[in-house]
Amino acid sequence: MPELHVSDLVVRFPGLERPALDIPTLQLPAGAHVALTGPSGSGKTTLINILTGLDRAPAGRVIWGDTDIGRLGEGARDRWRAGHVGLVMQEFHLFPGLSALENVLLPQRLATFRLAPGRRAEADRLLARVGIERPGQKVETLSRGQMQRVAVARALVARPPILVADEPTASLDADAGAAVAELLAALAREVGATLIVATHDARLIAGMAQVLRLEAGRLVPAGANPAAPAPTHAAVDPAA
Ligand SMILES: Nc1ncnc2c1ncn2[C@@H]1O[C@H](COP(=O)(O)OP(=O)(O)OP(=O)(O)O)[C@@H](O)[C@H]1O
Repeated sequence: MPELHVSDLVVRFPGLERPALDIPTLQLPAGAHVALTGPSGSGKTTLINILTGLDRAPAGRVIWGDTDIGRLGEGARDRWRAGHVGLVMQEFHLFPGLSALENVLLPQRLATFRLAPGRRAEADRLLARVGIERPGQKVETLSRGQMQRVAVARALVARPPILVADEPTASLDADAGAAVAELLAALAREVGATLIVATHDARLIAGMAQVLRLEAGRLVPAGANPAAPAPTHAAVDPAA
């Protein structure tokens, strides 16, 4: 399981006077459970995109384990992400016309053209674990809460060491959101994955051992989360 070391990360966008992100240092141990919070426009999605290698850091270093993902070319970064990161986004990005099971397996099929041994059984197991009782059901007929639970199963089927979610409960009602929040934390714990969740959802924040708060692109101390159910070994050094 990789730990994260970020240093001297600065991201600027044209037309913005101040950097969208300015993070001198950030370290997370492997297996940390972290909520990333902050007002709208504070840089949460920008940071998520860089930590997952969806975007390249223009300045500074982002090192997961032994891999400095900023040094990888786009293709290598895509391959690193496919092997290391499970992503859950606000919109579920499921393919209509395909079943829940087919959706969970689709990224694997697209990446490798055939399924690794055991993937199908793992997909079945995960769908049962997230409470999808009919894996053959077409996704467009599922409730929104069920759709997001399928997306959680899809993010985990390759057993990634890093699980990242961007506002995963924002388009769900309170009960469905609570179910998804609980599943993310429980499943990340079960596989020992590092979990980073960008969210405004107080219930989701309460389930995380650590809270990182961004304000205008800078990390401000938020520290350990007294509302978290079980402490983990997460440690955060925003050095703000
Ligand atoms: N591609 C871009 N070009 C120009 N400015 C951008 C770009 N992407 C983000 N920004 C700006 O960078 C800042 C941070 O945006 P970001 O989306 O990371 O915030 P956020 O904290 O995720 O917000 P929200 O909670 O509303 O989703 C904002 O001022 C945004 O307008």
